[in-house]
Amino acid sequence: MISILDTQFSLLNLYLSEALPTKIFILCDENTNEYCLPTLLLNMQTDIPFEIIEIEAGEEMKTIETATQLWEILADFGADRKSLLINLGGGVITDLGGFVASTYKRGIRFVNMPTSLLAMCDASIGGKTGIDHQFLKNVVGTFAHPEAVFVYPNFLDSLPFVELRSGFAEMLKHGLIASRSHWENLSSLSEINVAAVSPYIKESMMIKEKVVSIDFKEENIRKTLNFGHTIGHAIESLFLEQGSLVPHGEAVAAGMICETYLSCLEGLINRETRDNIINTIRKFYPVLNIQNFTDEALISLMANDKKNTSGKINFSLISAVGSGIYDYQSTEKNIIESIEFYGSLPKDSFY
Ligand SMILES: NC(=O)c1ccc[n+]([C@@H]2O[C@H](COP(=O)([O-])OP(=O)(O)OC[C@H]3O[C@@H](n4cnc5c(N)ncnc54)[C@H](O)[C@@H]3O)[C@@H](O)[C@H]2O)c1
Ligand SMILES: O=C(O)C(=O)C[C@@H](O)[C@H](O)[C@H](O)COP(=O)(O)O
Ligand SMILES: [Zn+2]
Repeated sequence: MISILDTQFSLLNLYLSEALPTKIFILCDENTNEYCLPTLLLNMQTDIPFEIIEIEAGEEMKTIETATQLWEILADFGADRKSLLINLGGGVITDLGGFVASTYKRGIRFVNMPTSLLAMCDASIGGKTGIDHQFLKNVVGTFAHPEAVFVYPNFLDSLPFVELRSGFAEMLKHGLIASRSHWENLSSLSEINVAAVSPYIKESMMIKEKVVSIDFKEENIRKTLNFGHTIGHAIESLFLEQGSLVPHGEAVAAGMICETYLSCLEGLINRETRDNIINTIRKFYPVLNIQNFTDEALISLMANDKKNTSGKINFSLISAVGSGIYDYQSTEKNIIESIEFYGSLPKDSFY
């Protein structure tokens, strides 16, 4: 698997000329169809026949129902084992498209062309594919590498600010678990915009790729990439359930505040480090209103986290800025205190 900045689409074209799929299917959502597909079609040079598949945008589409429709479309349009799926979109498209490709006819090839910051830095890389079920995030899925990830950074020009900010949270996470200098570079930005974040995309891609290359199936160090997600996914699930969606990265930002606080409660980091991290995250992110969510509801969702073993919640926490740890079991008292700390912060969110 390669993931590479492809500013001229030359690497995609080279790939297509060598892979020689029988047919190409381009999966996009309504926004990437409007803003990204025209650029791809203008630059893609191939005689191989292709079909475009468009779905509605949003996390609600990452379901078995959509996957079923996509399997049916692939079959109706004659996709065979040598066909190629190009996932053109954010993390919803790369997760869903990767899942559909990796299961259709026991697996066809797919490549990711991420169009959101989050997908460029995180979701398109590493081969975790999946769908949500009963509001549980990514509870059904596969580990399946795309053949390649082609990153065309100019796609970010049309990305709404809230989505850019969502992707930035995963970049902050990469700094917190693996690179103090990456964290410091990102924390020192005065605002999130395309020009400001672009120089740091490559570093985030490399951190993610390096971790995944050591532990593809998440048996050990890959769990560090899940920092902020045990509580973050529970929060995201409850927003999803009540029908007021919060972008994945915003939920992860909230989860990272809770799990930073928890790291301190567990004596893994000192208060100065805790406050530095939390203040930095709060500089960029509004505090989500989680008042309606009970501790019981959140903990019950965490009980389904994929990192858990033998009925115990295994957290991925930090032991310093730039150092992630995993398989950490906390007490229910400390988990609740961390969530309540977050709940007590002044609310400035519109969610
Ligand atoms: N597999 C992984 O390793 C991994 C990692 C992180 C997140 N994820 C998953 O990724 C998903 C979140 O990804 P996301 O934040 O990209 O969400 P998304 O795919 O829903 O994209 C966010 C929004 O931006 C729009 N969009 C995307 N690119 C655009 C562009 N260039 N111009 C205009 N609009 C554009 C989309 O249509 C959508 O409305 C979640 O489901 C999360 O669980 C997976
Ligand atoms: O690639 C990984 O591993 C990650 O944990 C990256 C996360 O940012 C991402 O949200 C991932 O989809 C979460 O995986 P899950 O196994 O907790 O569903
Ligand atoms: Zn994530």
